[in-house]
Amino acid sequence: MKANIVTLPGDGIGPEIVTSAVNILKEIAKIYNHDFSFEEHLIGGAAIDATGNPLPKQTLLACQKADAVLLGAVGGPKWAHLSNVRPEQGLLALRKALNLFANIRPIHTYDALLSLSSLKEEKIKGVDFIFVRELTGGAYFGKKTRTEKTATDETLYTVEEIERVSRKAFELAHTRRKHLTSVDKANVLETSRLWRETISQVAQDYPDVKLEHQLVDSMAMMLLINPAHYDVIVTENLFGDILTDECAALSGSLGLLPSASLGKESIGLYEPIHGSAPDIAGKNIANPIGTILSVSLLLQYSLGLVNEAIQIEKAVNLLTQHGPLTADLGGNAYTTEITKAVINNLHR
Ligand SMILES: NC(=O)C1=CN([C@@H]2O[C@H](COP(=O)(O)OP(=O)(O)OC[C@H]3O[C@@H](n4cnc5c(N)ncnc54)[C@H](O)[C@@H]3O)[C@@H](O)[C@H]2O)C=CC1
Ligand SMILES: CC(C)CC(=O)C(=O)O
Ligand SMILES: [Mg+2]
Repeated sequence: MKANIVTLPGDGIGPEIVTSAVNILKEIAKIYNHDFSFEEHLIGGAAIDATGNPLPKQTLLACQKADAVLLGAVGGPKWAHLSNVRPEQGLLALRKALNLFANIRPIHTYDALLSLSSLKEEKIKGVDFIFVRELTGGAYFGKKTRTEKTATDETLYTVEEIERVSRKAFELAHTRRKHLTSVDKANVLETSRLWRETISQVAQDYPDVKLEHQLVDSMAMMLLINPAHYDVIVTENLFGDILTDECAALSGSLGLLPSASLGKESIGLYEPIHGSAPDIAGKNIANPIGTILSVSLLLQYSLGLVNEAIQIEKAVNLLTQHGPLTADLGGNAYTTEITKAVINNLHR
């Protein structure tokens, strides 16, 4: 298969982990005889430094023409003082421009890494659920105001925005254990009341899926005390951002978790769920697994290459069993050593 993949390394550890994941894609292309081409573009702080704009026009045009986009991360202390233009705006603008309203974040535990979690092994063994986080609405995109003494971030959701992401979640649940948990704060927030009403309506089209509602505050606790209960979880942008980072406590490290941002078209944006990790950037010690697994999602969702996607998952699973591991997982391996080990495992 021929595919044009745009890479956006971004800032901090972004370039290191994207290089790793691209090497995995190149190996997959060799093994399965695919013709993948790669085109690198600027985003985030690196783009501000070069052009003054966190999402240059050239970057957006290239993404719009690509079969899929692979991103590292954006942001860092170097740009923290800027108030008018921030690296994170580049990523938000890209998600909005490509209309990627559903952010799929699979969470599962690895048997070989259970002891890394501070939670009891019997509670987290076999945990396997998927977050569907709404990605182009809510507080991140609402009107903002600022005076010296006040600040506001408007949270706005429309029925259409809630419906389309709910349908993605129901469809996913339909292919899995047919259990969907919708997370909101309907006891307080008007947007959450609309969310609950709308998803309950949509549920009528998916009678085989059991829908349950959970308030976000108690959900934050439930995810840690009974994670095995969940199958597919759908929630709004801000809640989903926070709750999925919490799930790193189940898997063992934030560095393990991938994501796929999807819309109605086949173009998808693939990125690890973590940020640019400025504290470890440039040291060749970042865990590239979240990005490597994002490439597995890219192969599955944007290119329909399911066997290749599974091959990467198996290679990662072998890595968790036999090592080497990066420091976040208790090892001392370099990022580049992980890349080599995953490439070796692709042939096993
Ligand atoms: N999608 C994106 O581009 C995102 C960007 N950010 C940006 O990243 C910057 C740093 O934010 P933080 O709150 O520190 O979050 P972060 O996710 O970058 O880092 C949190 C902690 O996890 C560790 N970590 C993260 N990824 C890792 C990996 N692959 N391997 C090993 N350790 C890893 C870091 O070293 C740090 O100790 C900020 O500028 C923030 O705005 C934050 C989240 C998402
Ligand atoms: C724009 C990003 C910095 C928001 C975020 O943390 C995320 O999408 O995970
Ligand atoms: Mg986040």
